[in-house]
Amino acid sequence: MSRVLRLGTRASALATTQSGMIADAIRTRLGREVELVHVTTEGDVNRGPLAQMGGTGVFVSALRDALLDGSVDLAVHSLKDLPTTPQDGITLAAIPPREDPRDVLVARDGLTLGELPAGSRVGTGSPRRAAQLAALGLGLEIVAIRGNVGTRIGKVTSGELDGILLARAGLNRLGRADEATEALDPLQMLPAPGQGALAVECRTDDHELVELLSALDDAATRAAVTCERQVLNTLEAGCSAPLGALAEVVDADEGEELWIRAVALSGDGSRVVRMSATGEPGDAQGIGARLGSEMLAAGAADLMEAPA
Ligand SMILES: NCc1[nH]cc(CCC(=O)O)c1CC(=O)O
Repeated sequence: MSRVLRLGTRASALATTQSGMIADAIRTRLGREVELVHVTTEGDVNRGPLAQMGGTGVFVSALRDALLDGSVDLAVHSLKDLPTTPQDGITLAAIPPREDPRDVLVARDGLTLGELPAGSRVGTGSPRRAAQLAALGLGLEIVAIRGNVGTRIGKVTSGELDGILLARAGLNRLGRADEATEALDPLQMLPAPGQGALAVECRTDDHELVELLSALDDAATRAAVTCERQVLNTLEAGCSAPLGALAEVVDADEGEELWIRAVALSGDGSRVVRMSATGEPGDAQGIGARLGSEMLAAGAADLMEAPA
């Protein structure tokens, strides 16, 4: 009889939901037994600013430690929280099909961004969202917040804030998609590299599991997020940089084509470098690297260092 796979997960509602989705896919599509094992991370215990703990990477490293010490066999991360530098001994075994990558507004009274009166208080903890929101010039007051999805939505329900921005994928997975009052067009708000995609990791030397999990991988999603993350990497930016990127693989006359749009901003959104590129999905990394270099040549790195 084959072993029961132990899937390490954080205890938050989003993490357990995402882990549960992958566990279900492993049971129904791969015919293997899986149990969830809770792992506590510094980012869950310490409520201080994430940037001071090394960014959202703190969520990832505790799960990776649990993989490496053998207490779990696989882990599921939000891909956008995963550092771009690979970790020794760990393999990104599957990137399943991506959810809707867009950001959404959850506002009082069903309002859209354009309907919020000037001076309205909109919460986000993301420098990327804050800079792009400021760049729209709507005269909104941007309020720094963090916390899990439920806590953030609660600030609108309670009247403390007029609205908040968050990832649609998280809302969808939690079954709360209908609380969004507007899905933001990527022309105005480019998502974080990897947003809406999940990453399934296991130990590199667990060859049986690497092979098994590969069946959950989606080639088009992997190409898109590889390209987006290569832009991030080339700009030497972290997950909290004011940088957005969105790639997609589309059908073209000559087979498939990958296109990507990216934006780097100063923290206050007053200065912007916005660029796009296309190419073959097989060259996802090269396309991202070239786009990143072009953005660097246009001054993107200096921009992102400018204070909010
Ligand atoms: N930064 C936290 C985080 N990491 C992944 C998601 C949403 C799910 C996803 O993007 O796949 C969220 C919440 C949010 O940004 O609103």
